[in-house]
Formats: sequence, structure tokens, C-alpha cells
Amino acid sequence: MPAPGAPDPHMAVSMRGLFKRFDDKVAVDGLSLDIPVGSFYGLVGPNGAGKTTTINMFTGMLVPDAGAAAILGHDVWADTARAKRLIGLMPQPDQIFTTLTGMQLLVYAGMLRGMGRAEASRRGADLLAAFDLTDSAHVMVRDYSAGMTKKICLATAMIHSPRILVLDEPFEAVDPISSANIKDILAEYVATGGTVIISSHVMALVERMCTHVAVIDHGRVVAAGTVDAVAGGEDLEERFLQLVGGRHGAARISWLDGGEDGDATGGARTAAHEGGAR
Ligand SMILES: Nc1ncnc2c1ncn2[C@@H]1O[C@H](COP(=O)(O)OP(=O)(O)OP(=O)(O)O)[C@@H](O)[C@H]1O
Repeated sequence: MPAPGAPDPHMAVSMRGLFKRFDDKVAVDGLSLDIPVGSFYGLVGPNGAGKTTTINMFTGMLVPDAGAAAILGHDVWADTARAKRLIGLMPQPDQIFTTLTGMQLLVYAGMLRGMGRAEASRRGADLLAAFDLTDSAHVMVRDYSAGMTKKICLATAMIHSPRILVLDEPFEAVDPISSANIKDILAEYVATGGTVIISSHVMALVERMCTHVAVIDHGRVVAAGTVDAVAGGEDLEERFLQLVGGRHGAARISWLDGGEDGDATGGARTAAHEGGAR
């Protein structure tokens, strides 16, 4: 665990004591974490653990109630513009203008980051090709499939060549070929000194792609470090289940029975029902 005190300026992302409460719900509970430069860092945790809230805070999208965070030594709230320029945050599909075409969306994203139109178009074409979207470059994003939308969201996060990429479930709904291409692009990005932070529920993917992982539960880090260290010689998924302890030993829904006709009244089956025509 990181030392208490100020964020470490040598880290890609350094968080200290982040805290966020929504009404009476504590979403993030004094979370501290260091993400080294050049790492491929996975954030994992059960639904509602606080991953998205944490990401929103260290990317400057959400002000914490307490705590501090720095991006490559730049305080996220004292130096927000600088910190944000260093980050490429993948938007959620409901956060993009779907009445633009894929190419228009990328040019818009590039120009928002201060790029000239010609440069944004050039980079846009490169990204569309890399994500197998060239044929749909001039189709409105609202007519894209879920996987295509995911890919265009990822491309918008990359257009300004950020030092750190932050991706929430980047492979969800993406087909295996595109997924392999995205993995290659991300691996190359890390090999050239970039830092990738992904949140994912797919433990096999985290185990295969990530160098480091943090397990978050109830708004706190319950384990963090290299994937090997956190897994401790076990399968990462098994280790995850041990750490968050979420398996219900006796999970059973009494009325959910695949072998018999159902009884919508919720009562015991009547003799008439049992004896009725099937
Ligand atoms: N804007 C909000 N208003 C109220 N409660 C919120 C808000 N955002 C998050 N929460 C609550 O904070 C907790 C953490 O949510 P968060 O979205 O950060 O979890 P997560 O780990 O990203 O979950 P998932 O894996 O399901 O996406 C949850 O209990 C959630 O209901």
C-alpha cells in the first residue's frame, strides 16, 4: 500500500485518501493507490465497489469530498487542465454525439484538444483503419453496433496521443478480431512508455494483459501490486473471489426450476396442475 501523505509525483497516477459519499452511501472510502508509469493496470471489483467513482475522481470529472490525486506530478484539482491533457478517458456511449459520423466525431474530439482540422482528420483516418471502421467512417454513430460504438469511443480517447489511457470495460461487446487488434494497439502503446488503466470484470483478460491489478471492494483497495503478487500463485479469479468473498454458498432461488412447468401464483403446485395436460 502507498505511504500516507502527499501523492507520489513519479507515478502516472497517485491517489491518497480519496473519499466520496452520495447522500448516505459511501462510494469511495479513503482509497490510496499508485499506478506506475508504463504499467498496464487493471482495476477490478464487484458491481458497486467504487471503480467508476474512483476513475471519475482521478480524471478530474468528479470532485472528491476528501483526498488528493496527481497525474504525473500534476495535482488533479489545482492543475486540472494540465492533468486532463495528459489523460485520454474513454467516454461512455451515452456521452458522445451519436448524430455525428465516426470521422466527424474523431475530428471534433481532436479539435477539442486543440488540434488543427487537417491533423485531426489524418489521425482520425489512422484510428478508423486501426479499429476496422474505415467502411463506416461516414455513417452516423447512432447506426453503429454496440461493439463499433465501443471502438469509436476508444478512438476518441486516443486522438490526442495522451500519456495515460483510462478505459472502462474496453472489450465489452467487441468481437474477437477487433478485440485482438485493440489489444495489439494497447500493448504497443505501453511498450512505447504509455500507461493504460482499465476497469474490467473479465479476470482472464486482466491476468493476460495487465502487469498490475488493484482489487477494490466497498470503496477501498483490498489488494494491489503486480498481477503475480496479487494472484499469489493462484488463479486470479479464485483469488478475487477469496478477497471479496462474494460467493453465496447456498444461493438458490426456490421457484427457479428448469425441469418443471412454473406456478405463477407462487404457491405449491396443485393436484389439478400436476395432473393437467402437458
Ligand atoms: N451519482 C451517483 N449518485 C448516487 N449514488 C451513486 C452515484 N454514482 C455511484 N453511486 C453509488 O456508489 C457506489 C459505487 O458505484 P460505482 O459506479 O463507482 O461502482 P463500480 O465499481 O464502477 O460498479 P460496476 O462494476 O457495477 O460498474 C454504488 O453503490 C453506486 O450506487
